[in-house]
Amino acid sequence: MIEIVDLVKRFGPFTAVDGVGFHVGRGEVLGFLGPNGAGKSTTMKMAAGFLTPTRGRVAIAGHDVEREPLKAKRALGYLPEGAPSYGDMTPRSFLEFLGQVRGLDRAAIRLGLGRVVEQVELEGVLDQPIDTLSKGFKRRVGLAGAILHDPPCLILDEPTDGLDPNQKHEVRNLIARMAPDKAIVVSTHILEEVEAVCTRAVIIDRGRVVADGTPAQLVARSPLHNAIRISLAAVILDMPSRLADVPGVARVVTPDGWRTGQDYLVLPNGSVSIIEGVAARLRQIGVAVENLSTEHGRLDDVFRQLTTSDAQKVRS
Ligand SMILES: Nc1ncnc2c1ncn2[C@@H]1O[C@H](COP(=O)(O)OP(=O)(O)OP(=O)(O)O)[C@@H](O)[C@H]1O
Repeated sequence: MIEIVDLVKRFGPFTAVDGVGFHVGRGEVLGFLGPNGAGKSTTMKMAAGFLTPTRGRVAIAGHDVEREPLKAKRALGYLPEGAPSYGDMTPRSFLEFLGQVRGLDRAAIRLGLGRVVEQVELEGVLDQPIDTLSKGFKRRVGLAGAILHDPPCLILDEPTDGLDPNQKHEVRNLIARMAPDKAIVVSTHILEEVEAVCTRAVIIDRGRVVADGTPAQLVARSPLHNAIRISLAAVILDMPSRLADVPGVARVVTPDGWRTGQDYLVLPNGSVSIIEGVAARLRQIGVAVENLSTEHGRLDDVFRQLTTSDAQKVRS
């Protein structure tokens, strides 16, 4: 439904997006992740037809964004970063205006308005100037605008940015409710968002795709994936050497803040499962174990491993 092929955007000598590509099918919610300045918004703007790419192409529901812009935009709901709207309008007048500029007739606007007001729960504020609404409601107005024409494809640029935890939760629930019959791209730098609503994640860094997979596949790339945490009942200082030859064990360490000689982290070679071998060795040694558990790793670790901070970013 959303097809992005080899997108490049240069601003003068600076390459903001450098060959980004991915496809999103119906029922998929793709988390588009990257640190600040990675090129997420620039990619989203090109995907939505608001910015012309230097190279590459985008198709929305089979329509090329440059060659068939109206057909492509009819199939797309786009929530730009910050959900801009007209502050002196009310949600009702703003949504009616959006319906008119999109060429919907009166009946379709009335129908669409009724549907989205219910979907994003705007009833209570429908006739209050947008400027006087909370951030959460402003974002809901933006979302309502994006889905007013019930498009099969959605591109949402940081839909929960700046919202409080309850508001974030509500927006994520709304995305999850719409997900089964739409193709959705959610750009974000909030990792919990990905695990909460996305079926797939693409990570970009400095304009390039550095990972593409399900949240579980990405978490499996964490250096801590399948590591074993051991807490011993008493101090045994030579555990690293006693565990070193267990098949699949790469290193045995005691991270900062853990109890020396009692708490160990056993790191596997290439994420292989080592729990059985480690447990067997502990039984063989005959030590009393307080706790033995497998670490799954976190998306956070993978993100930090694959992306660079703002300070390191100098591109040409
Ligand atoms: N019109 C422009 N002219 C020059 N540089 C630009 C322009 N638009 C964006 N950039 C640069 O391109 C890079 C990518 O910007 P973009 O807004 O796409 O990043 P982002 O991943 O969305 O970041 P954030 O999470 O902060 O919104 C940034 O370094 C930005 O300064």
